[in-house]
Amino acid sequence: MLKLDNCVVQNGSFSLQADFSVETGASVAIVGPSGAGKSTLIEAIAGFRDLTRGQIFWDGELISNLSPGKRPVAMLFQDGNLFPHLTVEQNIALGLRPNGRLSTEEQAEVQNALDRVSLSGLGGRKPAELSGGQQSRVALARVLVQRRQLLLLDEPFAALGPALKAEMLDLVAGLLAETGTTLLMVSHDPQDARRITQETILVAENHAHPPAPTSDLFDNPPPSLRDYLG
Ligand SMILES: Nc1ncnc2c1ncn2[C@@H]1O[C@H](COP(=O)(O)OP(=O)(O)OP(=O)(O)O)[C@@H](O)[C@H]1O
Repeated sequence: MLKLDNCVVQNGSFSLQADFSVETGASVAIVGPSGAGKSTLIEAIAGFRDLTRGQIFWDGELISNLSPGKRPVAMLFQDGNLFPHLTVEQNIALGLRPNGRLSTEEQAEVQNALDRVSLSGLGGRKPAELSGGQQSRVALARVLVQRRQLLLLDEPFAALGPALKAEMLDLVAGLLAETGTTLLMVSHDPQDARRITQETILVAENHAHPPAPTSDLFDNPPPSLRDYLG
């Protein structure tokens, strides 16, 4: 279970309060108006922002005092952050070892991740030789080899067309179900939230609210969400 205990995160003069828990294995969307603090929230969980109050726990263990690399967290950014001069395999290998050579076992793990995102045979290409959707798959494969228990997505597929985005979301949902990974996903699109999450955290008015059932929230949105949805 992920627990944010009485947390305050500061981002310049902006501050966000968060006091909620997420069950292990749950898939949870994070929605709210632009500038409400969705990215700030997941950056705090990932360890890229310090808390000015409170603590974060994973399965009862304090993680908010750990550096990002030591937390049980993998994060997938909007642009995928692929290195253009490295091959697909080398980009994925970075998820296992930031530098240095891979063991035979680790090489097999990279191939396995390529298989799981349906990119077998394309490991020798550079990112520029792939379509946008294929590049997203590489970024996802790099996250997969890290085998972290909590996956944070910050609008990772926003640049893809609707069909491709839906396909990527389904791929993520399938992989999560296989591995029991917990998901927190920032999205501006209610359809994304409805597609792969059961619960949603509303971030509005300087608060990250506890997860509520996704369909209830969008069927009967509170005023702050109604204004945002239009
Ligand atoms: N460097 C900074 N200095 C001061 N304020 C900042 C800084 N960076 C961000 N903010 C403020 O922090 C608040 C939260 O930003 P954040 O990016 O977390 O929002 P968001 O909900 O993810 O927005 P969006 O949906 O537009 O991506 C915003 O109101 C923003 O103006």
